[in-house]
Amino acid sequence: MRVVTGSEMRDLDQWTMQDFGMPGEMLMENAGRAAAGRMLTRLTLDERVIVLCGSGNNGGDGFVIARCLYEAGICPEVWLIPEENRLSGEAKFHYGLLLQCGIQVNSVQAGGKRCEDVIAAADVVIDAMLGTGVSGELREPYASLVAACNETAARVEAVDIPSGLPADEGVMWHTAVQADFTVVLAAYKESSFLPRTAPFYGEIEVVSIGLPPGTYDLLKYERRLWQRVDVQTTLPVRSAEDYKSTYGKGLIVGGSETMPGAPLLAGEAALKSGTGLLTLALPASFTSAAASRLPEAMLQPFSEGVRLSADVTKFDAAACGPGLGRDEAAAHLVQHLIYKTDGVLILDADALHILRPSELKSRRKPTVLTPHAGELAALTGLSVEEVLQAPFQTSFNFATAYGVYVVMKGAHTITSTPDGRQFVNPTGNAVLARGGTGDVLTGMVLAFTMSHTTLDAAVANAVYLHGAAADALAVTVPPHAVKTSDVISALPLAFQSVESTD
Ligand SMILES: NC(=O)C1=CN([C@@H]2O[C@H](COP(=O)(O)OP(=O)(O)OC[C@H]3O[C@@H](n4cnc5c(N)ncnc54)[C@H](OP(=O)(O)O)[C@@H]3O)[C@@H](O)[C@H]2O)[C@@H](O)CC1
Ligand SMILES: [K+]
Repeated sequence: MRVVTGSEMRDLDQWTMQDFGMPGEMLMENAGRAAAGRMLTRLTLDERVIVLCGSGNNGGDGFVIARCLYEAGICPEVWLIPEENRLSGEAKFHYGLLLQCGIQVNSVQAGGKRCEDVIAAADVVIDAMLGTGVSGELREPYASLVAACNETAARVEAVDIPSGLPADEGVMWHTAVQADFTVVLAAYKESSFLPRTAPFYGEIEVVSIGLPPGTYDLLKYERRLWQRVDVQTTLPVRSAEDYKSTYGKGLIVGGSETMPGAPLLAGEAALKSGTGLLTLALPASFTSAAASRLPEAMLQPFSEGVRLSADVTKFDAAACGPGLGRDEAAAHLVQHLIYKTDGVLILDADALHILRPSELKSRRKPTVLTPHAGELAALTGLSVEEVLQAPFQTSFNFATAYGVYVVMKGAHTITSTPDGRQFVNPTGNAVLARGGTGDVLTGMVLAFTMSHTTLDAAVANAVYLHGAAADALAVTVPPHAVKTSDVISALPLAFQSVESTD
């Protein structure tokens, strides 16, 4: 399932109409009919339904929806917000069809009965006021109608985007309809996944509007949701013929006086995600504790001043950062790994604060960075607010400029590849908002980079299953009664959740 910007969606619609030859009226019929189909699954014949239609194509979808509901035996009250003469193109065409069905259309501009009062008394409000074409602060009467939608007790169902919300990240906006459901047309919009805008969508349902096969290939960059089916088709199957070295030799470097547990969490997660041979490099004072907690791992104590005595070229993949600290010795260690490791290098936590981004360009083997918004802000020199305003663009820019994978952790983690593709993760919940869960992810990424055929799948699957473990936990335990190592314990459930056939 794709994630697009407003202008990419307009391009897709244009190609479909101009190059493929599908008339715009047909595309709008497809869109409105598909949306109505979803809405009808929730509607009952006795509900009072109001459809609010704006001047653009989102309003045009509203006319189609009203006609489809009428066809299904529901008589909605339709309200046109602009003057009738403002309608044009496909929207005007479908307005005409609606009138021909004998459905009366009320006018907000005409005065008399107030649309706000009807919204207040409705059971269901269908919001087809504004879609991807919105720009700037809402003008009247839209602003008042949006406020009325947010005050009514009715179920609010938005078409494509809750009115007032931009499709794209990084756009200033002021107010929007708070929907209970949004039927998104064809593809997710970026704002479906941003922390501030996503809640306005309510529950999202994406419907197909009949774009021809291959249309999305015309877009310059691939940005999409990484779904269960993607995990199912790329997760390696273990065979009885495998050896302990089949899944690679991994190294985790981390730990300091104040954070001894972080590399252990990463190590345990790596082992529980299939790593056959794991070495932990950590402060000498923790080795006996590590040996009793993780007897499966080999241990490499740091020598004086956090020096790594292991030959790092022997490892297929290395992860560095959990609990490492940010002193000069730690910075040298990160630098050493950047220049000397001969396999995939995963940099997390403290390593992200002390690395010099320019050095990443010297890497000949892949590098994976797993920052949260604060760490990406530190890497890019932006503020945390700026990163959260535009996580797609910020992580894309960093990944492509430095030729690395960037896993920007958040409610919807975004994985960006060095060549500019982006995968949005659908799993995970509040369970993951606690210390140490990032270390768990680092261990999983390490394990998966050694077992998967492609690095794209390795990274995206690690993110997906990390979230799926939290989702499995949340089914049985309240989020506040969980500790991070429970997420590791739930990994078998996460694997099972993608292996089952239902
Ligand atoms: N063929 C296609 O492309 C298909 C598109 N589809 C659908 O079309 C939607 C995009 O349609 P769109 O581009 O017409 O934009 P849309 O959001 O309906 O209206 C824009 C109008 O709103 C107004 N307006 C803007 N800002 C405002 C503000 N701040 N405050 C107040 N008013 C404001 C302004 O009107 P004006 O004031 O100039 O009269 C502007 O012209 C998309 O989301 C999907 O639902 C599907 O049917 C599939 C086929
Ligand atoms: K809308």
